[in-house]
Amino acid sequence: MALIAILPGDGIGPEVTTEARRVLERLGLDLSFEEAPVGGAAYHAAGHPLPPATLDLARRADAILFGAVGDPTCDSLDRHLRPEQAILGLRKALTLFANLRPAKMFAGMEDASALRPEVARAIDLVIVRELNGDVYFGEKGMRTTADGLRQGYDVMSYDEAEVRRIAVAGFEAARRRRGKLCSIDKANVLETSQLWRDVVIETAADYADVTLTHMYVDNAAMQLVRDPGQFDVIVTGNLFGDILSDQASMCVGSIGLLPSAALDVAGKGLYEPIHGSAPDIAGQGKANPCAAILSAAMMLRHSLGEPAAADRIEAAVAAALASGKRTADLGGTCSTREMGDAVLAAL
Ligand SMILES: NC(=O)c1ccc[n+]([C@@H]2O[C@H](COP(=O)([O-])OP(=O)(O)OC[C@H]3O[C@@H](n4cnc5c(N)ncnc54)[C@H](O)[C@@H]3O)[C@@H](O)[C@H]2O)c1
Ligand SMILES: CC(C)[C@H](C(=O)O)[C@@H](O)C(=O)O
Ligand SMILES: [Mg+2]
Repeated sequence: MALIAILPGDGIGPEVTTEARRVLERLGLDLSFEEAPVGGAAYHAAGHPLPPATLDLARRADAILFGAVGDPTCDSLDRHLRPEQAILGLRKALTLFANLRPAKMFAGMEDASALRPEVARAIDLVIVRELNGDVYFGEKGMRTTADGLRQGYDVMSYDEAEVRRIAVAGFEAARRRRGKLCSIDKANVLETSQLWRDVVIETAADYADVTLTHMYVDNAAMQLVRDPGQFDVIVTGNLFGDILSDQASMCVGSIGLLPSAALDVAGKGLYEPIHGSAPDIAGQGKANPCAAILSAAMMLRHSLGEPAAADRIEAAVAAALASGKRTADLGGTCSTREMGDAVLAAL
């Protein structure tokens, strides 16, 4: 029996993971679930956003279903106690370096996109975001300059091994899809990005069947809106991938639609919607649970060896949306529970 760690977290995290769990339970697979607090919820309960018992559960589990962390009441805590440190800590502690963030247009949803329907219709891409390095994990702090000014700093760096393993993840993903990989960097300005580009080009020698291109991140932000259909697989660093994936979500209609997988070399994974705890709508039953439900599907595919069950969930989400069921972010009137019910009904 596979053990699934459920880490609901804060804000809408518990609301959307509840729906994802209901879908998983309905499949009749041999799964067991164990839940633990994380983020602000864990800070308030246990004094730390990632308590040892939660980390231990994450290590023991075969896969992790994560909601979201973030709590405005914690924003002035020391950084190491803030809710966001829980997700960063899990990614680092479990070496979940490869973050797959697929964005695909669901049939009939073009009207929800921020783009023109004929532009939006072509979107079928996956962002492979590096998750263990970059400016996120470099030396950081506050200091005072010689002139007495307060100065904040965060060091950006990648070593070649870190770039190579995410490049491999990108090439492998492209090989399984349409064979196109676009590496996104800022090599015209950043040394970190120059190394990134050099190592991606070196790695390409093992992937003659994949067409590799490079793009600067500012152009990529523009191209993602101008002609997103040009992208198959994007591979990029931690910060650029964070930003571009939120942007890609609105191209397909809502941030409430984008799931993700964070994987280690062995395929162990943490699965979560790309969105956050959405304090502005938390507790109102308004959140779109589709991203969390689709994250559960990714979990079945990537960590649990159940691709048919994953297909079934994805088809059910597509069918529920096609039938007109939509939460408020997509212009509809469904509650989180009603959207979950619609997916269950379509399974
Ligand atoms: N992986 C994570 O846990 C994660 C990811 C992103 C942000 N955060 C945290 O979440 C908190 C809020 O951050 P934010 O407001 O910048 O980003 P957010 O993603 O929480 O919300 C951005 C906007 O999108 C809306 N939204 C998000 N998810 C939605 C859903 N499922 N259905 C409908 N609408 C949805 C929100 O209502 C909000 O208007 C912060 O503390 C941030 O650090 C956590
Ligand atoms: C909450 C935050 C640390 C996180 C990130 O920046 O990676 C979030 O934005 C995400 O996209 O998962
Ligand atoms: Mg983000």
